[in-house]
Amino acid sequence: MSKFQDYNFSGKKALIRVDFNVPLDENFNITDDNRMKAAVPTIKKVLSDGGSVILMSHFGRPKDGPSEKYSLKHLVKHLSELLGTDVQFANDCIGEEAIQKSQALKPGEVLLLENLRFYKQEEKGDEAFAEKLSKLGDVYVNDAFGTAHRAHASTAIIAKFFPPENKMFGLLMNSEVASAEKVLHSSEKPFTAIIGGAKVSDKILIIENLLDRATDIIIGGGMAYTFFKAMGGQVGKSLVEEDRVDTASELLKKAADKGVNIHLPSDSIIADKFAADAEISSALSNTIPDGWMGLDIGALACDMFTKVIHDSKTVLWNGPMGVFEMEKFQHGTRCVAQAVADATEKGAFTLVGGGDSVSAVNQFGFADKVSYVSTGGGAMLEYFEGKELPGIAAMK
Ligand SMILES: Nc1ncnc2c1ncn2[C@@H]1O[C@H](COP(=O)(O)OP(=O)(O)O)[C@@H](O)[C@H]1O
Ligand SMILES: O=C(OP(=O)(O)O)[C@H](O)COP(=O)(O)O
Repeated sequence: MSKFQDYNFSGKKALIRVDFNVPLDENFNITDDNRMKAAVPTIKKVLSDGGSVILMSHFGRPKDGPSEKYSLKHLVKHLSELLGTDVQFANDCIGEEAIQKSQALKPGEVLLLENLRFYKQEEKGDEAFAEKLSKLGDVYVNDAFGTAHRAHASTAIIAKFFPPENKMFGLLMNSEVASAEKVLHSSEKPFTAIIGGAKVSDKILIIENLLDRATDIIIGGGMAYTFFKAMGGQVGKSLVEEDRVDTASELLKKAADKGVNIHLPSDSIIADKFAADAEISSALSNTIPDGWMGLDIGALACDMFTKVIHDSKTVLWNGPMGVFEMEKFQHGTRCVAQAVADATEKGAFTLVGGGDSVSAVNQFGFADKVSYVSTGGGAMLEYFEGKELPGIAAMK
């Protein structure tokens, strides 16, 4: 495998796998372009070397072949603006048009191929499909960190059709992996992992893996109530995964055995229903009255979590502290975002990775106040679970 920074792309056609799976509104306007922006440095390096760029990506989860809704053509205009150059578009990712347009590309030109998932062969990891894609470029660059946990044709299979010197990771993939590695394997202590979100079942593996690395683990969000239940608390009608109560007990015991401090939210903002207009109050998280549910961490928890985060040298944050989509239950997630930003200012390395916590830091304006915001949701989660991602393994 070559090193992207050292490779001279002059006269080469770089086939770059990006993750342009960005959200669109009903008028096909992009509502969050972070993943597109994150791919720009890689594309620009190829162009400035005097190479040309062929971009391939999936977009959404189309079920039945081509459709307007899932067409990547909606991204062309914005991509041209981000790159400051025209972007050509091929209405297919393989076949005559894709071949002709990629062959006709001149140095400095960019071509975006249509959605890879219009072919079911993409998700099946079909070899013949991967081989057809590989013919479009001289060099394969994988910069799609957000899709690195998928063993698909364009992420994991295609690499075998390029010799080692003509395949490499792009700049985004490299910085995602470097940030995750820094947290997992060379974190300065104290290392605090903040884990939130809805379900314990989604986060068991990440907590298990972090028990060997973190000094402190903060558990917030809906998943906290399964832990309170495991400790004999009364949690009203808060979200509880009954079949994970024993797992939560085991995790608490393992943490104690390993000397990892687990911090649960001592108090909660409680609501009479799961709704933006719910009646709200506050309560200790282990004595929530019947008929009420915890939808955010409370003020005491916010203070306590802030102290732990302020004392940390490394922070990993995955998952919101409450139902931050509703204004009444945003405070806890904002509070943690502020504390992570403060820690960053004091010199800690802070990484926000995974789905909704990334949306939250973007929404609350903290994205440039933390050390690194990952473009990967599921991919980052699996990385922190300790799994080898197929898109990364395939290059080795
Ligand atoms: N106390 C809670 N009760 C119910 N749902 C919650 C609670 N706290 C957070 N959530 C929800 O968890 C969801 C995010 O969970 P999850 O998908 O596990 O996180 P992530 O995508 O960051 O990994 C959000 O939609 C949020 O509203
Ligand atoms: O948006 C993505 O995943 P994410 O929502 O877990 O970050 C990636 O583009 C992967 O998409 P997929 O989950 O449809 O394979």
